[in-house]
Amino acid sequence: MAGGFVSQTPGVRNYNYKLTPKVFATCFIGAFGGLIFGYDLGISGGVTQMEPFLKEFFPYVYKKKNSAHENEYCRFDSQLLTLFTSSLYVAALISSLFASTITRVFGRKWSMFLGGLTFFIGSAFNGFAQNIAMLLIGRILLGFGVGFANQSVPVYLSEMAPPNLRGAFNNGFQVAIIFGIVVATIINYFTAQMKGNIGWRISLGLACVPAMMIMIGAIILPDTPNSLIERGFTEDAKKMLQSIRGTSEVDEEFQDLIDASEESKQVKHPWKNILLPRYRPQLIMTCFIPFFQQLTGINVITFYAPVLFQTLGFGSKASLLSAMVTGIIELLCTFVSVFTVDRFGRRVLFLQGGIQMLISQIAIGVMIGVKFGTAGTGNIGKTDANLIVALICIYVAGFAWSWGPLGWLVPSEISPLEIRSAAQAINVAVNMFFTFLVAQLFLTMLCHMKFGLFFFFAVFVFIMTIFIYLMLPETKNVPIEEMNRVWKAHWFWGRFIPDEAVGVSAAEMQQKSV
Ligand SMILES: OC[C@H]1O[C@](O)(CO)[C@@H](O)[C@@H]1O
Repeated sequence: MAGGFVSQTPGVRNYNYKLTPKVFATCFIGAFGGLIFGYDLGISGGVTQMEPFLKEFFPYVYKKKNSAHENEYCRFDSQLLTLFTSSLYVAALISSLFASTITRVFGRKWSMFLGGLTFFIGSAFNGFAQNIAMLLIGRILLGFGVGFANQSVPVYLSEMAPPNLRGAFNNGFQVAIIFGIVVATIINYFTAQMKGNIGWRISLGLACVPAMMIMIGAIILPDTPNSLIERGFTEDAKKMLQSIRGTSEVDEEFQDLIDASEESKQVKHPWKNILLPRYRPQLIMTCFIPFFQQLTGINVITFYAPVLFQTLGFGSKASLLSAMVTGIIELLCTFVSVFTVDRFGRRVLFLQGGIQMLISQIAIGVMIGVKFGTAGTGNIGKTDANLIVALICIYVAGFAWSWGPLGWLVPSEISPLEIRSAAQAINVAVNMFFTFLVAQLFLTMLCHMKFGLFFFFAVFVFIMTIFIYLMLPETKNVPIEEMNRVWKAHWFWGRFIPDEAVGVSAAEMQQKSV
């Protein structure tokens, strides 16, 4: 009843394709888009711990950090400092809304290019920052870049990939994000040991490297067949499809793309369309999936792992090192998703990962609660601290093969062409909004909710796991343009999808879903 159709997912097609080097190369370069986002996610937490950086721009925080404090939970609480981290996500949120038009009208690749360019300029502002204004302008430009890349790259990957391997290809985006985070953490580990202002300047300035990679990549990349058809280049689209699929026999897939595009032309306003009842499943999913992804609490670890580890009594070097370890585990475990998502499907990973995160979060909350109590005083022994780090790794692993990559994959694959760019914009905007909120509020929440913070996120993980169980049908192996059939066959969403949207009788669909 819950939509777990594994062997008989409606809409599954078997198009002709070979795995061509071209499709690998394009998706590999495309995934660079994730690097700029990841680099930024990973670099900010470490930089805001560097004393020369704090002294230069946030002297008040610097003083507070080094003064005596009785309550470990509140040691780093500063709105101003978190604003530095989180301002980028507000800019990304705004730009993802504009990016959707550019992605649709000019194609996916130019959106990526623009993302790389603004990110590049932002990294220069930050690396050479002389005052707080330069720092903030830099952050905003970086944010614009992230918004453009996050809007266009997942769509690009999903459209280029052969439908049967779409999950694996799309997960390349999250792999690139985590890779960016890990590289940034390693860079911070070394630059933190440098004297004077040079360390943080290198950390922030090096963001220009992933920016250049995506800019060059975007120039070389071809556009997707779907986007070429959408913009009227039908012949080019067919040639492109033949070349990425490695066969001239692409008629069936091509015809499905053409049909989908024809249908989408009748609807002029993706933003208005997505509000129509027949797109209700996509609207709800593109709002809830990114919301839930952030409410797993993952960014508490991404941004503040070093802070969290210091709170647990680790020295600052040991804290950065532990953050590096969790990052590497996250990277390795994201590959688990790459290799299993198209075989086991999205639901299995979501459900298993959710349960794993839930159990580890509760265990972390209990352990910290027992050790620090509500007063936030006390010391944690070495064995216990190591046990908490191990639990954090188990939690991160669960996220890495579930909500991390699937948070990008599912929203980018469930929407038909006529609403795709708007849906992806909503996905990015909601993701950025809650990334912002968690980044902004975490330290204050830790200060006030104490160890209860872990239970707070655990409640959300519980709710999201039930949500997936009941509301998300399996989408593996279903061509994007055939997705309506999956919704039509779902016990709840079926009622929103008109029969003509799937070209089969309702009775037939009902039969399939039983
Ligand atoms: O650490 C994992 C990272 O992945 C994301 O959830 C994006 O998918 C980020 O918000 C987070 O920082």
